[in-house]
Amino acid sequence: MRNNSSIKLQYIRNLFAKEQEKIEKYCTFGKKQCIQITPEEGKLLSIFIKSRNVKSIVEIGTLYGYSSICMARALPEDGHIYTIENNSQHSGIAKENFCLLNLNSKITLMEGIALEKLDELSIKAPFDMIFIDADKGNYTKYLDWAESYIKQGGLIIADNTLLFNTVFLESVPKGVSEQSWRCMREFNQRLSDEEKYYSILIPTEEGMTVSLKL
Ligand SMILES: C[S@@+](CC[C@H](N)C(=O)[O-])C[C@H]1O[C@@H](n2cnc3c(N)ncnc32)[C@H](O)[C@@H]1O
Repeated sequence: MRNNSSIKLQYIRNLFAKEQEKIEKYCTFGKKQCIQITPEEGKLLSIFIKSRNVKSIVEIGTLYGYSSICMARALPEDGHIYTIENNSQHSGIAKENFCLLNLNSKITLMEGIALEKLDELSIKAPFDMIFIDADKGNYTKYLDWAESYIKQGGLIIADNTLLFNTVFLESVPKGVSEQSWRCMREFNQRLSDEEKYYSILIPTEEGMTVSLKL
């Protein structure tokens, strides 16, 4: 089964996500980095950006810069990403990657705690898109911010919204933070409000919720 699924992924990558697979090599530094998005997800974000004419993006959770790089490449020349990271080791590597790929003019890396940096970014709002990929227990707070500062018709996209395949269970399983579990359920519930959003939770391995703000 596992073999089959890796052959399936390789088939998809070879046909549709070659560029994103190449970029991935810059962002691993020889170590397997399992917490960043996959090349297919990088391509999916690129398609959303191109099809909605997205020009301004806020990203929460940079890590080594992989998703930022995928998104920056999909943006037009005058597009820009503000990406937030609070781990200085991660942001150091991301900075090198942005330099290596000549993306400094398109990406601003903001080092610090997401909620504080979002506050600073409010002055530049509204933004076309937010990509949330950081601490799960704060997703609803990030959504509060997005509700005010993402423009109408803009995109709110979040990774890991299946919370290790637990979010749909009736109660929080052992080993999962109750606060994160409750937060993720509330996050998805809020985005399912059809008066305010047009949304889907894509059943990727980790789950990716995609919402158009109405
Ligand atoms: C899943 S990784 C991001 C992966 C990245 N988006 C990608 O796909 O290439 C999550 C990152 O968020 C950072 N992070 C977690 N909580 C944060 C917070 N409150 N403020 C800023 N960064 C945070 C972590 O240090 C980690 O590097």
